[in-house]
Amino acid sequence: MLPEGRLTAYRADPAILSLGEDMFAAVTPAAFPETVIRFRNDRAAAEVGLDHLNDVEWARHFGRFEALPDNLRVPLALAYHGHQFRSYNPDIGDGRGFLFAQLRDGDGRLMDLGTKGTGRTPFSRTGDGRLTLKGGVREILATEMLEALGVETSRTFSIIETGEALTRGDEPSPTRSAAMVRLSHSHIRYGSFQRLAYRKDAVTMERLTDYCLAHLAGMSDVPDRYAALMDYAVSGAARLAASYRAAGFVHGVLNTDNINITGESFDYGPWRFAPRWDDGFTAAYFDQFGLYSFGRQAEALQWNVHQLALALRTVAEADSLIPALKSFPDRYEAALAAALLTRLGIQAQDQENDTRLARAWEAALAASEIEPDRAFFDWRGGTRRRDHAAYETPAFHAFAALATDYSAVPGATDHEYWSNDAPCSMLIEEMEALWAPIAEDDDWAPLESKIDVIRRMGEAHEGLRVPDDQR
Ligand SMILES: Nc1ncnc2c1ncn2[C@@H]1O[C@H](COP(=O)(O)OP(=O)(O)OP(=O)(O)O)[C@@H](O)[C@H]1O
Repeated sequence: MLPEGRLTAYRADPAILSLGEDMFAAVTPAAFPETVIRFRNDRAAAEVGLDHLNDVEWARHFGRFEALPDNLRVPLALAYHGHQFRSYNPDIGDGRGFLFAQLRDGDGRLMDLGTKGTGRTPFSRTGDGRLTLKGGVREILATEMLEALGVETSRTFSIIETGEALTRGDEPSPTRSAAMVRLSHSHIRYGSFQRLAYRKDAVTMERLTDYCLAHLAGMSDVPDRYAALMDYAVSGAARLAASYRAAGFVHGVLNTDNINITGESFDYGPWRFAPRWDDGFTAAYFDQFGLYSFGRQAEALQWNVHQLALALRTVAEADSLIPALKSFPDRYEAALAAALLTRLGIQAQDQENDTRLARAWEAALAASEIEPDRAFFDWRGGTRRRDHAAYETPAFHAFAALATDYSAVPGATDHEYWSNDAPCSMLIEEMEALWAPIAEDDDWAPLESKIDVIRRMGEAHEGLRVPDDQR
């Protein structure tokens, strides 16, 4: 029998074409000197019926971009604008990537295969259209970790080394190049709507709204399409902010062009996992004011949904949009309590008590110097399972006292992972230690074994996703 969600054959569905040519530009992929497969995600490929491709076919499609059967005949660079660190930028769009193909997954969801590092496009400005190999490896590690921790994320589908020498300010240069393909539940960004508002294009805005409702939100015949879209976007954004926090993850660049209308996380540039539960912790060296710090990610997402609402005002009355906007804080709080309790393997009860317990947990973490993955690992099931001096604090005792009214999720610690000495984590030093053997000796074995460990952690956390009723 096939594993759940797996497809025997792939189902092409280039639905994007219904949006009309004003939303994208046809582009020619770069012709690379070489295409060496460094990572193929057969688990993700199985979900969309593409795991049968042999390596030659894989490189042809995901390194040379020969079209998949019945799919987009030419790659399309998507057009969008965005607020970057709160300044509006009308000069962006896919500058080093494109939409390569669209297809349905085993659950019938519309999925995109989009690229990064595949050549210049009309939106490249002064950029070279390329991605560094290290940037590609960082995308693998972020997506694998987040998937394992229950965050809805794009999947890194393929990394192919392309044999070019790149110059970058933030990496020792020359540095190696890669073409990445990611599998995601759409590439419709808040900035896609902002661009249409900027151009006062009500007709395409209406069409894009209907596309999102039909293909992404699974809604048809709604009484007020803009209210429905706003509600869908706000629930996704609140869930995203909550799941980042519960994972201890700092995305680093929560600009409106990096927020998917589905709330699925994507675009892993300067991300980091927080080494402490420290709200001031910042990932990007260029985020001098901490706009996207660990403690301000929910605020950033809320600011972004406001920008989406402002864009939708081109076609919608404010009254249609306000109720959803106002619901963000409550939805965030509920999603955060649910995500924290799930990661702790504690059975949720009612929202008021769950929120109190979640706050006690955060207060204990924040008052300590403990590494968050370690603390979640040790307190799985709600009771402390390992000795650690950091847990001898009033705040952890207060949490433990509240947790006695709760029970562990059945099977919370059954997986062999929970008997390990240490949790699987991905702090910056660990990421660098995985990159070093690749850079120095072209040794990919440590990365490959780490991916196995991360996937085993994912099995151990099965069921981590915030339930649908929190959406
Ligand atoms: N080397 C480059 N060449 C051309 N354009 C680039 C390059 N690097 C970034 N850009 C463009 O600058 C903008 C902001 O970049 P950002 O890093 O947020 O996106 P990205 O990582 O390239 O792509 P995505 O958001 O799809 O993950 C995008 O429009 C992107 O296409």
